[in-house]
Amino acid sequence: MMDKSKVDYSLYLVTDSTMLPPGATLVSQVNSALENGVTLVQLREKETDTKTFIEEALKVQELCRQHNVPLIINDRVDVALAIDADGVHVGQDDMPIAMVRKLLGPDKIIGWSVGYEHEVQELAAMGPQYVDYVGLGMIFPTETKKNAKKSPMGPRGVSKLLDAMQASNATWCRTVGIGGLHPNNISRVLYQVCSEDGKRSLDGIAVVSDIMASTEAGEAAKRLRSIIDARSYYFVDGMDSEICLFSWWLQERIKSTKQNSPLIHHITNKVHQNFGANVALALGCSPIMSEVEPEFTELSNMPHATLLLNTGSVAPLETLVSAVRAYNEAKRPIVFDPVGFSATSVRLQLNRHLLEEGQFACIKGNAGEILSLADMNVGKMRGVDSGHTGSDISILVAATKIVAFRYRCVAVCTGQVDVVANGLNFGQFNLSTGSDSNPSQLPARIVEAGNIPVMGKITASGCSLGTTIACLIGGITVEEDIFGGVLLAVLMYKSAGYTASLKCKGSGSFQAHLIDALDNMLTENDPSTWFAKTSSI
Ligand SMILES: Cc1nc(C(=O)O)sc1CCOP(=O)(O)O
Ligand SMILES: C=C1C=NC(C(F)(F)F)=NC1=N
Ligand SMILES: [Mg+2]
Repeated sequence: MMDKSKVDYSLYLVTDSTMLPPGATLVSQVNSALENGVTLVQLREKETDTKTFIEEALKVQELCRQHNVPLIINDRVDVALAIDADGVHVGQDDMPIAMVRKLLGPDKIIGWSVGYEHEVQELAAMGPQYVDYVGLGMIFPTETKKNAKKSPMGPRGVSKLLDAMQASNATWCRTVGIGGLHPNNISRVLYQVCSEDGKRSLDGIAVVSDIMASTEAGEAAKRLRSIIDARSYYFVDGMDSEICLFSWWLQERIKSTKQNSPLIHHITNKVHQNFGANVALALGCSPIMSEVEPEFTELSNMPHATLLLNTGSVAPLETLVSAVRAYNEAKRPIVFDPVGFSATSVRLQLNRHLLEEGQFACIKGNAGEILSLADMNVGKMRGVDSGHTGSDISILVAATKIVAFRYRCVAVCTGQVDVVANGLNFGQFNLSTGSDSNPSQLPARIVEAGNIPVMGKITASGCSLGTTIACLIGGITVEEDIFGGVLLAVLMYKSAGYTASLKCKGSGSFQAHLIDALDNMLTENDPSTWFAKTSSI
């Protein structure tokens, strides 16, 4: 008798005979998949007559038995009973869960499709005797599910459903993500999806077309298996972030920036472009401003290329998305500056969509933007300058840590005191058990250099911190320390701002002095002379 508590949900194949490639059969695809690491199978045949369905089910059941993998039947409780399958998966419009449990008895597996928080409440209300696992989806757009009523929820949407499961104590219930899952997004989903308390992540992922439509189903399964077993997302740091506070470490990083002269690809607003280019040049880097989509792949594969994506730009969403994909594919870091994050609903949609589309090394914003990203923003944001200087530092620290945690990045909240939080989790993820920490436990530092009022009076001052961050993380090999690179950039930029504010005659000459200061700091490379100080928080 199968032990329900021992089921491995990590790689869940859901079948579909309508997409088989020439020469393949349902049985051949399932067999190849079982031989290459699939741990659970669901027979989901929406258009098959019952007689054929049962014939297929018996064949698939035999294959599953040989590999000691449970077989779940989608929707057809009668067929599941007829062949004594290991369980049933039902959707929201199928037979009610209580009836399914009554028919199947306590030892069979029952799976339920869940896409909304109210469905999680229903699940929790039923208690642990009913639903054993839920399929959370759809995560990304998919052609496989006909007339899908749900819209893609993205990794953030899945994390919110895990939050709802934690909040309602549905901790017995296992979870798999489903919908548009493929090798180019699975490690990102497993890396990003986590409940905010850090206690639970997906138990596995479910795929249909990646295997069923594949001409090499075994290879497809093997590839998915290795991605899941890697337990890491591919480009973030593996170093202890404290090391980056030693002067010699800072000097080494600046030396490598000068040597590597990274390509800093700006997709940014018109106001920032000129100043950003000059800041990049002052930092020994080579700026390029391009919204020409056909060149993104080439640019992202140039040595040390780094993308600065500032959504004050007017480029269409698809252009921004293809830039994010290009740099994620090339395993090169992206600095994301969600300008005016929720100032208008258009910007909010655009920024939220970008956050679902890719992985960012660093997300930088002012207090208003960071508070919005952390869902802590009270009231509407004003324009891009909304500084919320009134928010006391502990609130800003909490918000910055939440953003770092949710998006698994280094989050920077700029202001009189800058906050830098490290949510990278060393690029690691666990199945089922969540993250090694919750937001409040993330390493974070503040950077201050006294008050620099003139900094807020020039435009693109915040944007050009984005450029500085891109320069300093572009210069290091990303296996080193993204958090350290970001912290170094914030230290340099705030110090340069302070120096410039002492020398300038007003906001006009401030910009020139700021660039002078960065230029000199790079040349002298003596962190002991920098004004800005950092402390952990
Ligand atoms: C069967 C199914 N259920 C979904 C849900 O959102 O509940 S999405 C889906 C189809 C997933 O197919 P593919 O892996 O080919 O994208
Ligand atoms: C509609 C579905 C949603 N989720 C799942 C699974 F991933 F297996 F849980 N299977 C389905 N058939
Ligand atoms: Mg900004």
